[in-house]
Amino acid sequence: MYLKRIELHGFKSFADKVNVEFQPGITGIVGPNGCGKSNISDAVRWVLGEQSVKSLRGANMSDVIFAGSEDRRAQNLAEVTLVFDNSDRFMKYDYNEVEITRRLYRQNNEAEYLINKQQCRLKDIVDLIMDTGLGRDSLSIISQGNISSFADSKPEERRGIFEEAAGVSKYKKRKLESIRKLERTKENLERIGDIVAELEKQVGPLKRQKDKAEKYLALKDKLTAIEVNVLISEISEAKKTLDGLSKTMKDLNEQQVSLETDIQLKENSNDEIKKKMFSLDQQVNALQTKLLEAVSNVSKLETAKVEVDQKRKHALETLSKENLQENIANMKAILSDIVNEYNDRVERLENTEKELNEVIESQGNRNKRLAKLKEEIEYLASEINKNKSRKEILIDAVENKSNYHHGIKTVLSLAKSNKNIIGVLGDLISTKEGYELAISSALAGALEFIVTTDDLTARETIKFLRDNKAGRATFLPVSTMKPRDVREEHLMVSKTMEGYLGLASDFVSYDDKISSIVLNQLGNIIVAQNIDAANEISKATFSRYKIVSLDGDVVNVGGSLTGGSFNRRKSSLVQKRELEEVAITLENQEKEYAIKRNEYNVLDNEIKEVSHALLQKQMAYAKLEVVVQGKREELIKAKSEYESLSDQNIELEDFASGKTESKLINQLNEAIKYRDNLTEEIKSKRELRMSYVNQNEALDVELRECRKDLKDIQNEVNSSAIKATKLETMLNNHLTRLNDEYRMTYEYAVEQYQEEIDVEQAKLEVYELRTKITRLGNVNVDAIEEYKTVSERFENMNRQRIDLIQAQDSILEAIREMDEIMVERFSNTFEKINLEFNTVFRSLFGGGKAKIKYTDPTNILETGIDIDVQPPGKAVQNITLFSGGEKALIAISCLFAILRVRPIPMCILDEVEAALDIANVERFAKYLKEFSGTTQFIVVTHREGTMEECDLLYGATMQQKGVTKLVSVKLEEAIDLSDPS
Ligand SMILES: Nc1ncnc2c1ncn2[C@@H]1O[C@H](COP(=O)(O)OP(=O)(O)OP(=O)(O)O)[C@@H](O)[C@H]1O
Repeated sequence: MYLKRIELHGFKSFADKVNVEFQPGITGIVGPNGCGKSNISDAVRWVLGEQSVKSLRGANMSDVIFAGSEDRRAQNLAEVTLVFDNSDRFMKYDYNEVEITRRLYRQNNEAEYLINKQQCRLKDIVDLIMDTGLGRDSLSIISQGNISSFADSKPEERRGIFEEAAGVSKYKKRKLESIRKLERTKENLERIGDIVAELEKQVGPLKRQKDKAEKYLALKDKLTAIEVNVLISEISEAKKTLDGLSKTMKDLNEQQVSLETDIQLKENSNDEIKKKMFSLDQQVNALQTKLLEAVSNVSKLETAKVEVDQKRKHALETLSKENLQENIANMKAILSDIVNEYNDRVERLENTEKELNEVIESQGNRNKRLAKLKEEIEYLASEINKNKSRKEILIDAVENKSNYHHGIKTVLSLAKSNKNIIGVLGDLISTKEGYELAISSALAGALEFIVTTDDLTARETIKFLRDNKAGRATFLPVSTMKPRDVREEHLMVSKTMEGYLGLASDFVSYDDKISSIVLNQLGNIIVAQNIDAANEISKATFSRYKIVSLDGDVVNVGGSLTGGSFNRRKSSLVQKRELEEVAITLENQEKEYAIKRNEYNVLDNEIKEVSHALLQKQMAYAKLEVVVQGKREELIKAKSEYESLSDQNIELEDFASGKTESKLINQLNEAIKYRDNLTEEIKSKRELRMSYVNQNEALDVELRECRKDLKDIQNEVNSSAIKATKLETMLNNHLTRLNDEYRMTYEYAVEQYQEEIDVEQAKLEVYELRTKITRLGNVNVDAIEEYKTVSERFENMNRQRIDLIQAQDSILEAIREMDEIMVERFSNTFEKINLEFNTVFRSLFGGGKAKIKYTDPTNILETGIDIDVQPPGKAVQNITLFSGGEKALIAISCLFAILRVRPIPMCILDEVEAALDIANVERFAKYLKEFSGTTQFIVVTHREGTMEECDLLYGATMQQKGVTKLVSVKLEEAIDLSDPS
């Protein structure tokens, strides 16, 4: 077996894909420092499974991926493939060629492993090379660092190479696995041991509980069989009795219902009779009252007849018809006079009352009007007061200029003696009504600017103000200010727009001499109806003019908007207008006040006069009322006298004709007949009532008998019901017991358990069984199942424990066997290497002695390896005491000795001979040549002596900066490459 080819791509400095062919013998790789030679041995180590980033000279595994150079971008994938010739089947793999590949992706740091292009695990690669001598601790890749660390390392650390040479690594690995397995087994054993002990503790008590439960269940079964039979027999007996009772009760109920119906009917008839009797009693009472009246009427009529007889006699003897007629005529005349008088007074009283009401109503109206006038006068007085104060304030502001700034006031006082100071602009113009806010906004601060005839006056006044610290003011000299206007085309456009009212200067009047000032301040300002119209006009005129609305809102030049509530009191124009308005209002109010006051006084006098007249009318009415009352009484008296005289006349006529007497006799006869009829009726009703009394008594006797029968039946029903309830309770209890205690229905119990039994005997047995069950005490029926589960688990665990003990014994046995093999192999190999070491040493050093020895011969499995050598002419010394070059040569001797004992198919030596002098390099190279028959050497070197012995030479270069390239070179080229100087 030998390494046939390495394919590198993206690995360290091998940015481009590089295939390096090898052949048996020695292949040298040469080149200047840093050109990527050692990256080849790193690549081989990497593919063979190296996991230590440090061994690969990096900080992270991704450091093996080409990181980029000046002209090349970094790679994302590193891939290296080793192709082995395996035609001798040295590797346990049935192919002539074995390709082992490793890849690493930068993006996710994911690795891939392949054998002959098939994906596999890292472990598969490690297993494949384990027995080939290419493993981790083998001598397949040796660097200069390895050589010096071999020489300088502790004896225990040196052991690894010897173990690899002795082939005990795999046993060591297996032993480690066995020890781990043993530990796991011990842990399991301990765990299972605990469980078994615990289960063992439970099994004993559970068995006792189980036995008791089984005994209990046997007794319970027996008890069930007997007691269920007792219950069945009692239930069926109770059912039979209940059926009989139910039939009896049904019959009794029918009788009861019929009796109750009978009683009900009789009671109804009784009530009916009583009602009739009551009604008869009432009728008789009423008839008796009528009878009493009839009797008394008869008696009255009889008395009247006697009286009439006497009166007739007397009248016929005493009264004369002529006298009576005369008296009646006189009385009629008097009565007529009185009626006339009375009617006259009543009419007068009514007229007076009407007049009185009219006066009262008109007086009421006057009072209402007076109260209203009073209210209006008071209101007007308060309004006049308010307006007077407001007028005073406005006069103070407008005429005394109290709101003006200090500076303006000063200038105005100067104006008195300087005719060139014309005045404040606001005072010099008067605004059309309704435009005050618009003009105030248009002028804004300019309202208080001082108008002068010329700029000299303005400048002198400013100087005066400054010198006297008398405030500030702005001046508008007539001589210098120029009128401003709105351009013709803009004016035409504006006029066509809705809401356009005119130019601000159109709405003020002023003296001609200040026209230049007014046109300067207002000539180019447009007035619009409202802010919306102002905004539209501003847009149409490209925002070149200030536009004010009647409310004082402003669209400024440029289109910005100013607006909101306006402080009316601050504007002198508004105040001026307000002063005018207040003065007019005040004048009107004072006029109205005077008119109303006058009206009030007139009305007040009128009311006083009418009140007097009213009082007199009321007195007259009261007097008339008394007169009418007297006349009314007089009239009533005369009327009654007249009627009495008329009655006497009629009576006299009736007596004379006998009409009165015969009328009375008729009445008396009618009354007697009526009285007798009543007496008859009362008698017949009394007889009827008597017959009802008899019927009622007979019914009462029958009812008493019926009720007695009903009570007897009810008693019988009750006692049967009590019996049935008791039986039902017993039946229910038994059924419940069957259900609760034995989990069965009555029907099921009959089907499964019923037998002929002696109930009394059975009850005795039940008692005995219950006593036995009670004696058992607490019984855990679940214990039977629990015991089964726990004992099965116990058996199971115990079996597992025994199996584990056996497994532990066999692992221990295997470890012991492995130890024996390792000791044997290690000591055999050690002895062989020891012999070879001496031989190789002598030939490389030209004489002397060398040996390796155990540091602990009693523990071959762990002993360290020490090296003692005696170069020619020197004393025996430990390897650590020699010079660098000597140490390297001793280590190389040992290395060759190992190779002689255990040849390996391939070995990469990375500058191992760097520290040797030329003579020693030559000896080293010769020795290498000797071995190259059995081992393929790939040698990274700078040394000419080594190069000379190589069969094939590769030169590593970096023609492109940072990217390694390999080319086959001749010896001379190789020497040049290694030492370009
Ligand atoms: N991941 C990487 N990407 C690119 N270049 C890398 C990467 N890792 C290492 N190198 C380059 O590899 C070079 C080192 O290579 P190497 O150690 O094999 O050189 P050498 O020829 O053995 O030198 P010497 O003779 O001094 O031992 C350095 O130039 C380093 O920059």
